[in-house]
Amino acid sequence: MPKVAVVTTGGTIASTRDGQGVSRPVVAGSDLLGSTRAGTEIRVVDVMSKDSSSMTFADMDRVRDTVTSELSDPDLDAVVVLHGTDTMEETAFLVDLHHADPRPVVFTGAQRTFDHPESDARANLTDAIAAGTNPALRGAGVLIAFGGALHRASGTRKADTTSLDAFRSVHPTGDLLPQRPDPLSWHPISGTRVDIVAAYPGADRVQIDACLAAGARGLVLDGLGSGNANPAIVEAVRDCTSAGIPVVVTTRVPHGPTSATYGGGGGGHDLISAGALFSTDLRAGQARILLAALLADPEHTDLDKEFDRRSRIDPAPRIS
Ligand SMILES: NC(=O)C[C@H](N)C(=O)O
Repeated sequence: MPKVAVVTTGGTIASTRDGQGVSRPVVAGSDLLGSTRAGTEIRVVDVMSKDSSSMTFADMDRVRDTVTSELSDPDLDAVVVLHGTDTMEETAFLVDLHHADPRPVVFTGAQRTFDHPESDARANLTDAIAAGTNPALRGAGVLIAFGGALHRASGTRKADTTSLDAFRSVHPTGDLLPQRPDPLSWHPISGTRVDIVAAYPGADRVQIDACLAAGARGLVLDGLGSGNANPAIVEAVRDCTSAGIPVVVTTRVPHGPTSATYGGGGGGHDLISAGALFSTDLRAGQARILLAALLADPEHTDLDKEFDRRSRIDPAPRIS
């Protein structure tokens, strides 16, 4: 019989609503599992009970540590992580960056609370366990099973606040078994401050300066269009990079890669000239996780090259 560890962290999948319709994560892992146990040996590991919007880097480190410790059981076939959807893409990507085991780790959650009469909780959980125990998915890394779809963690993000099919991958038709980059060596990211600042019409450098004053070790600039800002932001970015604080440029646009093609003082080309890096495919949430993971390694050499390589999501065909 396949054996799966189900790690619970909270989220809507573990929530019920009170009389006012307010959702809170209060359902224990064993209650969540219910009859899903049929045909699979399940070990429930309750780690925390949080709405994922309140998760910190320390919480994400803890989830990663739990997954790794569960995988030390050689009889285990997979780990399923139940997680809120708001920041699932961050935690799943953190685990994926460091995942050095052929056994799949599958994240899932729900859009409707566990006590909702038409909750998606059970179906998503069943799909996640099925994906984890599917031998064809060995080597696929960390996956997100949600709303009947299966996504690679890298390059996937929540794209709909309410739809049951909430997640979208950067390469929707990409294969689940691409050439995965080699795993990073593990260094907890808690304590490595990386902030996200937004570019918008008329934005000045106030946010960037505040982040630096707060001790940011790196910044993610959520740019406009293909990765553009304005001259005031470019000047602030130059000050950051001159001070050894890397700045990664991504975009608020949902689809398409970034490109540093615009000049004019505030464009992507100017940001590159000011020392910024470009996040090709990763949007702000996952770009922040990657930057924090690289900075957390005290020996991080070649950060620019590593960031560039790992922010490109490989749509390559199946390799096995
Ligand atoms: N659907 C959800 O899980 C949303 C919830 N706020 C969470 O991320 O924990």
